[in-house]
Amino acid sequence: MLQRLTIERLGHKGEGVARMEEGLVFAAFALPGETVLAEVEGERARVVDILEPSPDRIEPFCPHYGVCGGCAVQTLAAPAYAQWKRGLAETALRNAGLDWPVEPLIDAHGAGRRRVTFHARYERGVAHVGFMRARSHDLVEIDVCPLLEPRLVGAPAAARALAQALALRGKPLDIAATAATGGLDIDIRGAGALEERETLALLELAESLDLARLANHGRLVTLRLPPGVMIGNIQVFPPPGAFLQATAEGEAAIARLVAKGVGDKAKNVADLFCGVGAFALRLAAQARVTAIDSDVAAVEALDRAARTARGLRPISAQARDLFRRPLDVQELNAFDAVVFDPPRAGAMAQAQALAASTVRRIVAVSCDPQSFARDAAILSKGGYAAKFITPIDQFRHSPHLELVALFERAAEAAPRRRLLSR
Ligand SMILES: C[S@@+](CC[C@H](N)C(=O)[O-])C[C@H]1O[C@@H](n2cnc3c(N)ncnc32)[C@H](O)[C@@H]1O
Repeated sequence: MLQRLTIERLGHKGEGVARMEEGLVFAAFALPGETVLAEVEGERARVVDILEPSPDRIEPFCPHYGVCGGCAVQTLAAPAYAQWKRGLAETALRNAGLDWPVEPLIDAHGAGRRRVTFHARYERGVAHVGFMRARSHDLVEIDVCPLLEPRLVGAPAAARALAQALALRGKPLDIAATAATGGLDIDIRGAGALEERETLALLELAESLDLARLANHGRLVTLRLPPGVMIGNIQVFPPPGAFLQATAEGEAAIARLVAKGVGDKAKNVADLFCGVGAFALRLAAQARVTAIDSDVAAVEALDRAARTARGLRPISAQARDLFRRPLDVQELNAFDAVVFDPPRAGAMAQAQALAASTVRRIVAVSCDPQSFARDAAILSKGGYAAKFITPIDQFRHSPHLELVALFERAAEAAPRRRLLSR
């Protein structure tokens, strides 16, 4: 059904939201203030024509924009875009009953994304590699993605060649590529156990593509050059597929805010959900750090880096499942400051223990405003208040947003919390 829609705002997935008698409809790639002609089906609207464009509309820079599901918002001018992204955090907090102010957005795109996951699908034995279309299982074939940092320019072609080598299986694959100091570091997911001839084909390709490392679901296929990643001035060698912040600039910006939150007086700090040590290795310049993550190989990589780096205070790197076994209040109270950076789901059990603790400074890092707001509400109920909440944009043009926040017990915090009713 063709409808004329007036777009009221951008939703939390970056789609234009319009109101019809039947309820809200979501129009991908439409901007606030625009009048569009759209084909409406249920709550989805496909824009057919833009009748009145927004004054904030700009030209997209990517040939795949509008088809590829990777970028939801590429045609909105920078100030309005920054306002929308910051608003994602404000809305999530408000929905959780918290009216805390949110700092201006920090742009941390830097040189671009340093890791990317391609999807591979097969059609009559030919591998197609790219990203998924928005809200669809269809693949959009990709040769270039302008959001990737220059070291990943060869990654789509490399992923395609590797997928083609596994074409006989015809199974959909995910191919994760990271820009490492030794070259491309690639982990193939979804292939299952490899046959000998497939391993041989992959080994040949690793040579011809000059890969640093190739792994199959975390298992080494070949290591040609050490795939290092710099954390500050310390080189770490993460295991295949380990978590890394999306951009080097994003990691540095988050780490700067973490250091600000921890403060320069803390001498004993916990870094929970530490990964390979993006914060622990920096914080250890001033404090003893207990770093915990459930990824055993990541913890081992952090431990190795900590042992070889010079001038650091001791880092105790420990493997522990913090969902099943969060640090209890007694364990938490041993620290001057606690940093926690959970996966998207948040860290409800750990936040509950923190809320009951006497830790002076709690620094929350999050990649999901909703779970952040839920964990923040738990801390708030325990008597903590936010001293700052800063949004960081390392997934430019997508609805993904990072947040760093400092919490202190309300009596110690600056009186910045306003009541919703005011
Ligand atoms: C968002 S990443 C943060 C990593 C690190 N702070 C960084 O900035 O690179 C979340 C981390 O949580 C870890 N993780 C996931 N589930 C976990 C669990 N149940 N217990 C402990 N760590 C977990 C992952 O291995 C990952 O390293």
